[in-house]
Amino acid sequence: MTTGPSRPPFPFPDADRPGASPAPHPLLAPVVDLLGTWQGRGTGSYPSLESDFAYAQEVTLTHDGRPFLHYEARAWLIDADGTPLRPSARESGWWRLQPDGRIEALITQPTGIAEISVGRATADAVELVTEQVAVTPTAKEVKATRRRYTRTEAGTLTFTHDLAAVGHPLQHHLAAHLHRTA
Ligand code: HEM
Repeated sequence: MTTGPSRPPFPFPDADRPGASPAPHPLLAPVVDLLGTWQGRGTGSYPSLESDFAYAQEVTLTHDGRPFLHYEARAWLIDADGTPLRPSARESGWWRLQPDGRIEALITQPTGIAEISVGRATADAVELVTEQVAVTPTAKEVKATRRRYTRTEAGTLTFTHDLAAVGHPLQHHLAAHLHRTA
């Protein structure tokens, strides 16, 4: 393997907590308490699935000083003891904060699904509902999603995800309790 000239590191790293540098853009004020990495467990179901499932999840929200968040989430299925079984859903994207508190989100998944969602941040919750869903030619049919992130107490985040897919109307798919790890 040949080694090229050393390159400088990316000069504007993301901040993952309110007090870190760079300072959050003022438009991030409604979501600044969500900055960082959250981990926890949840359960999921859907009418098309034979059985419910248990999963673990990690959600990371960071910023680079501009009025948007970088969003990344990874999940893995677990057994009743919490032992990891296999990787499951992962997704990443951007939450664009608007001056009136609205959020525009772009979220994509390796299963061929791209969501454009809109919503709002209130004192203790963020809700995002799809405005458009685009899918690749071989992806499952997804018509809509609704995500809600609620801060229930300091350091705790409740996540719920509703799904309209494979012929079923919008309904519960996931619920999890997450705790701040960073
Ligand atoms: C924490 C995140 C998530 C977890 C742990 C999860 C887990 C699962 C599992 C275990 C299944 C059954 C199939 C399989 O074993 O892979 C499934 C099916 C499915 N999920 Fe999720 N999911 C997550 C997020 C999402 C999201 C964000 C979407 C859409 C935007 C989605 C859409 C679907 C669809 C369309 C199916 C197929 C249903 C069917 O064909 O019957 N899921 N999910």
